[in-house]
Amino acid sequence: MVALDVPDAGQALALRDQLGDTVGWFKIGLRLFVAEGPQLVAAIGATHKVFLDLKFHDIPNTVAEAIESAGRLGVDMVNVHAGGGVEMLAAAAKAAEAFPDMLLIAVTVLTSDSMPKEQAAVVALERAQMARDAGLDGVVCSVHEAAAIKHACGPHFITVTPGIRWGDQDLQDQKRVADPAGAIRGGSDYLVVGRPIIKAADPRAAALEAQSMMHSALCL
Ligand SMILES: O=C(O)c1cc(=O)[nH]c(=O)n1[C@@H]1O[C@H](COP(=O)(O)O)[C@@H](O)[C@H]1O
Repeated sequence: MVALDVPDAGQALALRDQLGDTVGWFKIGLRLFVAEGPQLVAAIGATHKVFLDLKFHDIPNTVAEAIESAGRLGVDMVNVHAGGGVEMLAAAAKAAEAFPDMLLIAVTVLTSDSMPKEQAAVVALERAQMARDAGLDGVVCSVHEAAAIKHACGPHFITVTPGIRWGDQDLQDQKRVADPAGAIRGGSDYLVVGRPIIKAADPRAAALEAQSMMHSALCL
């Protein structure tokens, strides 16, 4: 999944066209959605799967209604923040039942959080179990927590992992990171990559490089 963290539709669509079939999914997050809204979701959704990453975190009723709106947009995946608690997660899951093709995912501990790794592992696992019990399809977590979450929550419980960096790339604000091969070996179902691709001199070449590292891990 490539995070389209760009300011406007022009840049988003140019990246979409340049990356083409090197990626299956695009993630539309706060910056782009606030700027361009549902029209851009429809444009990206015409060619690729869309993960709407707005990390809803509010009272249960408000989040349930936002999930309904996301479902009506026709996105393929949407997320909430597990920090909103079990009642919020359950309300979100109930609202998502009306949209069986849309995956509902909970953010556990942000990959930028400065919490020690051992503590992040415990909190992320607890939140993943809470999300599974509430009826969600999976979680966003770092690669470091993915295997334990799969083990505890079952092989069909989805792990989406941002914080992907390789070679000598700058970590920027990310703390718990791994490279694409490590993510595959760690049990990640979907890798989220933003700046290493969208800010690369040649985004298509960077996407292909990430892909080849994923494939080499799959072949081992
Ligand atoms: O929910 C997310 O997508 C997310 C959760 C998380 O814990 N960490 C995280 O980085 N993300 C998102 O994943 C993307 C990572 O971007 P890069 O750090 O540029 O690769 C950004 O769009 C973040 O908003």
